[in-house]
Amino acid sequence: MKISVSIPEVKQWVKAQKIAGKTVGLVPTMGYLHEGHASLIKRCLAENDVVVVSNFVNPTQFGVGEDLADYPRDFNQDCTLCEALGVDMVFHPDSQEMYNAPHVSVAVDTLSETLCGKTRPIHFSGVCTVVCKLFNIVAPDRAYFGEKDAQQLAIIRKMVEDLNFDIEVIGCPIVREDTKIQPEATI
Ligand SMILES: Nc1ncnc2c1ncn2[C@@H]1O[C@H](COP(=O)(O)OP(=O)(O)OP(=O)(O)O)[C@@H](O)[C@H]1O
Ligand SMILES: CC(C)(CO)[C@@H](O)C(=O)[O-]
Ligand code: BAL
Repeated sequence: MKISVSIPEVKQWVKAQKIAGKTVGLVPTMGYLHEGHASLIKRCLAENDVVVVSNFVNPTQFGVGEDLADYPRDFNQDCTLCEALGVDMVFHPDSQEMYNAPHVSVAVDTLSETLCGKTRPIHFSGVCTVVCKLFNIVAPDRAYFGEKDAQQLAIIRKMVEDLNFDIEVIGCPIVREDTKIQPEATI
């Protein structure tokens, strides 16, 4: 499994895969991986020749007072899981690699003003900005997102349509723990 922190390196690696005729799947994550993420990765592995998992705690989707600094991280553990699943590349950029301040952002219209967007006014613009960048960096054939984050999934589908990305967005069902304790649902 390849691990890269570099945008040009990922672009070059993906280009080589495509020249070799391989399809590319992307699973965007913020790390600290669990069974829910594993289900997205397994589906991505089943439907694509090579799989990139991005692991980046994206600062632009956290508002003031939200838990950016405290967001849980365990990159070594995440890599162990990805390797065991058969992931081909983990993309793990730092903030400097992803953002130059000030930077251009993706603006989201009405879909972001309801539900979670009411209390998190910058959140979906930050999500779309980073997902847009990941789509341009990895240029996957398919990208996988959880239905758990239903509003996020709907907004990403709309972005793909409105900004004419040639990427298939796949929504994946929620994985719940055996304990019957339901993971927090975000709509
Ligand atoms: N239990 C789950 N079942 C299926 N997909 C999931 C589950 N949990 C997260 N995902 C999906 O995995 C992707 C990455 O999610 P993320 O890294 O934000 O993890 P998270 O557990 O949702 O974290 P947070 O607690 O910040 O919401 C998203 O597309 C999300 O919808
Ligand atoms: C899609 C995403 C990886 C963008 O940072 C994040 O919002 C998430 O994990 O759901
Ligand atoms: N999966 C949701 C990420 C967030 O709430 O920032």
